Amino acid sequence: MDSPAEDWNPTFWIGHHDSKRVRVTPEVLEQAHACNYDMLTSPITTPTFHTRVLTLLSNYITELDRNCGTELPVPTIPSLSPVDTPLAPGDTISHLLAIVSPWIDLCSPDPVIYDVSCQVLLLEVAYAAFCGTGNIILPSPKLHHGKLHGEGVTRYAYAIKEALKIAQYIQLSIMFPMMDGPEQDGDEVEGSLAQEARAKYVGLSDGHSQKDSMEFTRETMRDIDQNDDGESIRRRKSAKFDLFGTWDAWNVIRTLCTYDARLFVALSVPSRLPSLSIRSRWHSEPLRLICFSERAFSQNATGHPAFTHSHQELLTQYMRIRNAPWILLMDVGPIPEPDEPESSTTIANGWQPSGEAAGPSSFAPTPAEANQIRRQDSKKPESLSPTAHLDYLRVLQRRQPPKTLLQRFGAGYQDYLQSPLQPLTENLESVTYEVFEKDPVKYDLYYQAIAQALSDWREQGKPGSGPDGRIVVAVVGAGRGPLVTKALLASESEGIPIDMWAVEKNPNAFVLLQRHNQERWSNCVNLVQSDMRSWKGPLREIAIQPSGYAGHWPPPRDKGDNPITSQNQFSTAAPTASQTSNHGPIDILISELLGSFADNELSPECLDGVLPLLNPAHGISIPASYTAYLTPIAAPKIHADILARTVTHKEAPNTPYVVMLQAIDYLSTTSRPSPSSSATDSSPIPVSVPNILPAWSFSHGSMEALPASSKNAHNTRQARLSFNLRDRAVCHGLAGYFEATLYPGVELSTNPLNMDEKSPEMMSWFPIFFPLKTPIYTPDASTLTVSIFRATDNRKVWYEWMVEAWSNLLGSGVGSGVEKRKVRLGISEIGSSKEGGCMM
Ligand SMILES: C[S@@+](CC[C@H](N)C(=O)[O-])C[C@H]1O[C@@H](n2cnc3c(N)ncnc32)[C@H](O)[C@@H]1O
Repeated sequence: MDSPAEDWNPTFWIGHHDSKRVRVTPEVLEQAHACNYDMLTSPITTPTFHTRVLTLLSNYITELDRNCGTELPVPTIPSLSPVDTPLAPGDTISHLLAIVSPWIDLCSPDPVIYDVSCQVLLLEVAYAAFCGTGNIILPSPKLHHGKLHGEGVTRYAYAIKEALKIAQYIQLSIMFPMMDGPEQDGDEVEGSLAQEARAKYVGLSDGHSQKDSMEFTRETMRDIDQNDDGESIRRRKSAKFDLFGTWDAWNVIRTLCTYDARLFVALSVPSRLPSLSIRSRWHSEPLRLICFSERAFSQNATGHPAFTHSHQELLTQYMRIRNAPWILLMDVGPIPEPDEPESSTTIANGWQPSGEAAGPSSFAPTPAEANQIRRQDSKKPESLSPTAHLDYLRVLQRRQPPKTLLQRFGAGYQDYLQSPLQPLTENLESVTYEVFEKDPVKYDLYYQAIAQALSDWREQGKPGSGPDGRIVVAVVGAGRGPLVTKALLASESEGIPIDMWAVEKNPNAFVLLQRHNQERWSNCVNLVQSDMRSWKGPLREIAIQPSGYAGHWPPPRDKGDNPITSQNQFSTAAPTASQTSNHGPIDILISELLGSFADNELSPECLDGVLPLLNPAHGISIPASYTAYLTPIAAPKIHADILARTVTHKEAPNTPYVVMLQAIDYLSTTSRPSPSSSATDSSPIPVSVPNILPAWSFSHGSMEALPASSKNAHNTRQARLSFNLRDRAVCHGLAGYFEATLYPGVELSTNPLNMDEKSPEMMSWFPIFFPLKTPIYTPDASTLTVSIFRATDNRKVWYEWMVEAWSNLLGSGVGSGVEKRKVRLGISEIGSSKEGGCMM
């Protein structure tokens, strides 16, 4: 937290992928390192192996034809021989990312193609693991087969599950384009097994094969490209795009692989970035690699490869993830030879202007863009460094914007699950208080609230309840005393004398309170070591102690204007025999017993025990009130972590965790004008913000003591909240925040919607996360209903929560017209923290 912003120097691990590469020799690897690449990809098998598999398959199909379609046992691919693979164990292996053959089709509806593809996968993964490779990259699942869409994803998942079993220590990263389009399936891969799929399996008429269907798609696309103007190409192409299609496929695969911690995404970034909603969805997923082909770059004014602002923002956002992904440069030109003069190769020709060259995944440029590209082409430098793309990324690495205070403070805590504190039943350690005290924002806000309360008290001419009409101020749960210091400062700055009390039940913290009283507070604070709920209130007798001043602020001073100190200024909860039970009221009661969900550290229950001591006519509680807020989120990494913990801790999914949420996606969002748009702006830029709704509130003021028979029922709460979702998603749980009014006009907030206005850079609280044992899937345009309860049995307090998913259907109503109908799609199990609830 103390390190200056400039100290942050991110490391980008950058790899080089060449789809034509056959093998990586030690010399090539050395040269790659010399160019500043960190790693290279290597195929696991050779073209010889590919040819062998194709021959085996074609012989098998011929045999099938000869047998008039009678099924024969699927051919077995023999084990690898030296000519089949360029990989071998050795020194270089740790610098390589092994690539599974892109020509297999693990989604194929044709059982023969699927079987052969699985065999290739398992052979390759087993051999790469044997050689000692740590990371394997798999081709993306093919989502389009003739008329079929997305049906092979479960087959793909099954194959991955098998692969994970045979390679226990290997991490698998699956290539995914950010969004789905029929042309993004790698159909272009030469010798793809997908082309051999038989017509009857891909929903085509006999006599057609998958190869024909691919040709048809390509031809159609070309026709559209040639006949239309740019805009309509874009519209017609984008109609085929499914923004969340590839994410959906990933979700199926990782769900069937039970969120295996060794399964990752290698995300390939297109030239035109999709909307923020899909970018933030991928941000929440376990990204091992982000992949940029040459198409992802545009050209700067001098014709060198560069990123658009959006690409730069995306990179910055993704590189701040706790375990930042590696970067893979794909087909941006070969690794230059050691003696190759830099100017001899022009490889970085930026954004390819059109048609096939622009590649299936990019939108075709509009005419205006095409003109711009032509202009840019004329600006291309004569020659580009063969490592121009890499050099550019290294420049971006050096120019990463500094981390915010919060990002620096939270470094290492992102998505790290902590059990909430139980300061009531457990005594906190000094380091924990020290962390609290590092947040100046919270204490400044408390200072403002206390100063305002004192000044209003005086202005309203209200009498103080202390000796000489002083205002009695008590900090309950004083810890090591930072709020006491703030109260004394406020009294001094407002020039309003106070009678100062501090109550703390932690005997260890109480030692420090006594020391501070002697060393910092001129022994002017009445210290009480007690549970606030059994405290009887400020003892009047203190005012007539021999020292004559204890508990008064500012303290009396000697002739030299030095504060007079005495040895013994703390009282105990129970009056001594010489004292009569003469307890006076408290005028201003200050507490900070708030948890990440406001009331989860039992602030309401503790204050119930002490608020009856508040001046019944004018008493003030700081805080005056607080409200808990909720929103549903996707948090796959956190879910995976909780699943892993469940093995040894069965209550793990029933625990609300304190966590600095980072790799998450807000599922319900709305638009509001950007804070950067001015008030006079006629069309302010809308930004997307999460829907975060209030669950319940607590308000505190003077109150009667509760009857002994009270079962704490007045502190139960419940809420039922509805959230509309635009995009399909998986809900892994609920993110919880809070807002508190310390005193009218002084608020603190952890709610992302307003924390920057109310309490900017406050770090005292991370959000809370209520997990769902089984995540719940919701299609596009659905609704999530959250039910949550604050429950109690007079011994402890706990929460119970559940989520229901609804689809919003349009159906014809009974009378006339169309009416909206909600159909329940699913319901989560009830989460309950009763077992580990907060003891009162
Ligand atoms: C969140 S800490 C705040 C400490 C301090 N006010 C600060 O801001 O650094 C809450 C403190 O309240 C104390 N506390 C909690 N419940 C209490 C109770 N019932 N009676 C007295 N102290 C209590 C805890 O021991 C802890 O020191």
